[in-house]
Amino acid sequence: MRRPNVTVLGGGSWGSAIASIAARNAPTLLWARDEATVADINERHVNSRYLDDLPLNPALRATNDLEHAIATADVLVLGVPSQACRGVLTEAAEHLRPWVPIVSLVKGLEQGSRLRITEVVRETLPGHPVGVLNGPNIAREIAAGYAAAATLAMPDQQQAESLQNLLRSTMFRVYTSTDVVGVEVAGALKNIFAIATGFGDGLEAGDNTRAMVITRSLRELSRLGVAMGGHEQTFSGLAGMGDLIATCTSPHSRNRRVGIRLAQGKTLPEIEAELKQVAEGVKSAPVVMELSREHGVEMPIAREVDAVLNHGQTAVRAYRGLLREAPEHEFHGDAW
Ligand SMILES: NC(=O)C1=CN([C@@H]2O[C@H](COP(=O)(O)OP(=O)(O)OC[C@H]3O[C@@H](n4cnc5c(N)ncnc54)[C@H](OP(=O)(O)O)[C@@H]3O)[C@@H](O)[C@H]2O)C=CC1
Ligand SMILES: O=C(CO)COP(=O)(O)O
Repeated sequence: MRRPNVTVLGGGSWGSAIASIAARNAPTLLWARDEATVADINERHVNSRYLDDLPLNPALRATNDLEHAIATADVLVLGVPSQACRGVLTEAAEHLRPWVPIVSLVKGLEQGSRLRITEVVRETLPGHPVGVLNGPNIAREIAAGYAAAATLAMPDQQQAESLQNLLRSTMFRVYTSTDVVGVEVAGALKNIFAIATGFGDGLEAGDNTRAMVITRSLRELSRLGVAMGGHEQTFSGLAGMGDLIATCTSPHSRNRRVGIRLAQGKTLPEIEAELKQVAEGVKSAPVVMELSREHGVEMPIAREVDAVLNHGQTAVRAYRGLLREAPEHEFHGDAW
């Protein structure tokens, strides 16, 4: 039987790392808008702009031609930042064959519509099965071949199992789930809490503070996730607790770095200019505050992150504000 053609949209760190894995299992084409990235991948088998000299699978091909990349796809993997998804998918729509399954790698929410990215896919490419792959997955570690795992959630378990085989390797374990909402919400929310953890680390608050923020963030993330329709157990899995641990502790996390630099007194434009990569939590924070109001879920930690990002609050005052709030029962109640 012919192996399915995989197309990955997005020539950044995560699109490249996943495309490199997929290229072991099936013919894989990466679409990137940047010509130098395409040449780098085709000629040198690296993506030096995003992953330095980490070797990519030589079987991986890259192209600038979106129409060709879409028209040849049997499976489409979406790896551009959240706010770019609608534009890219709208351009892709007329070229995609019917019923081609789509897997989102994106950990963000769309501003304005407040939609999850699989919902954006359903609006722009109606009729296609769509799911999400999330987990503790720092791209450069996976590209370097360190062991890691993620959860692939599709509405249909059988389809999750067939796609699982395309996106895994011996070092990258892909578990399956049918909880698309839970896996997707967890991936988007953890970035905001990584920024909060970064505040603490930037203020040199210590290990106990970091553990407190991560643990209480998990509760906050789970409460909104369940209110939005996710399953409680998903949030203690790879996409929830797993990714919170990785992102809130990794020196490679861009979201955590945003928090650290804000706490050190840098402005957001300065930090974004220095980062040159996406930190999804920045764009998702105001959306999460709107969702928390819509679903009636108190989110004190996310609220302070949004206040620092968008309302002139400082990281120090954010922490002081949080510490003034009286703790309640650990597992009941709305406090953080
Ligand atoms: N990096 C990681 O460790 C992980 C990231 N993710 C998620 O994956 C998604 C992609 O992130 P990541 O790969 O890290 O991002 P990067 O910042 O590494 O790269 C972003 C990529 O998207 C491209 N891009 C940006 N805007 C557009 C657009 N309008 N049209 C087409 N291409 C565009 C950029 O192109 P150009 O170079 O031309 O600017 C670049 O190739 C995010 O949602 C992220 O949260 C998930 C798991 C791990
Ligand atoms: O999603 C990630 C790890 O799982 C990457 O996190 P950052 O976007 O903060 O670098």
